Amino acid sequence: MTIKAMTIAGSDSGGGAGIQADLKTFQELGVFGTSVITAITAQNTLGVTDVHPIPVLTIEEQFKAVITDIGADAVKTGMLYDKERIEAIADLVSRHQVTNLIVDPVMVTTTGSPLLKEDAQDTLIKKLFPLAILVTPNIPEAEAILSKKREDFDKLEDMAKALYHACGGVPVLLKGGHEARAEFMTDVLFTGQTSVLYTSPRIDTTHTHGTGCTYAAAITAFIAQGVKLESAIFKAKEFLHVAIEQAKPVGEGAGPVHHSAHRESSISDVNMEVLT
Ligand SMILES: Nc1ncnc2c1ncn2[C@@H]1O[C@H](COP(=O)(O)OP(=O)(O)O)[C@@H](O)[C@H]1O
Ligand SMILES: Cc1ncc(COP(=O)(O)O)c(N)n1
Repeated sequence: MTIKAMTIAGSDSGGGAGIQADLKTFQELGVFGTSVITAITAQNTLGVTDVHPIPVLTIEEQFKAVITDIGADAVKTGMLYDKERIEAIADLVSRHQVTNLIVDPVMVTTTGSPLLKEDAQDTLIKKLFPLAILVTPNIPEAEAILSKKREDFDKLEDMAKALYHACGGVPVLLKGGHEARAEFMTDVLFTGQTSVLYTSPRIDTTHTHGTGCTYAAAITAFIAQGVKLESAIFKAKEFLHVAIEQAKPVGEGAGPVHHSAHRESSISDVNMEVLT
């Protein structure tokens, strides 16, 4: 049986993030990847120079074409651009009973370009989050969702718990890649019952373009294969860690992670700790 995963996201012409990162990740992890493109960005390792949103009707037709013929064992969302597109996608996902939805609430690129209109955040939280099995914000996205700062919380675990409630009681994976000066990078999963910490050593690099997309796509691929959420995140972080470690020089700015790095490297530096 062929396992299939779908990404609903924006295109990154530079090939490091968005649809391109998702499809590379699906392929690397042995899952057949399909895509619904929400917007086309003119982008490279230095930044975004143009964004062209795809008409809602074309988004709907892409989704229907895939789901009615090929199907999807899991679906992830990335850049959704605005309110209108989020509403259309939420409607499609619920009408077609997508059960394994992972939402990466992409708001701004690493280089600082906005990928989501400011007035769309509320729709994302109210309409799309409730349909997900996991939401994966980084710290700036978590701050925007909570209208609070990282400093308002003692521990990252406390911020993840607050996020769980702000996201309507959906499991959240709060990614700690933006923690200043940390020697180890910790992400926290809060499921409503348990907190799980995923820790890996910080790699000294600026080539982290596409980390969030690659991480969520890898989680989606493992979920599509039937791996449980806690382990899917662990395996995805292992995949991502070597991809960051072995990023190749591409472009003049923040280079992309190396999606096929796991083929040569099986060394795992990732640690998982379940808190009760
Ligand atoms: N320099 C780094 N070294 C090791 N892991 C990193 C590094 N930068 C990011 N990561 C990992 O990449 C993942 C995504 O991180 P983060 O930067 O928080 O999200 P986003 O890519 O969405 O901004 C996290 O698991 C984080 O630990
Ligand atoms: C089309 C698209 N989607 C998502 C991202 C976020 O990726 P990153 O935060 O790694 O720049 C991006 N840069 N472009």
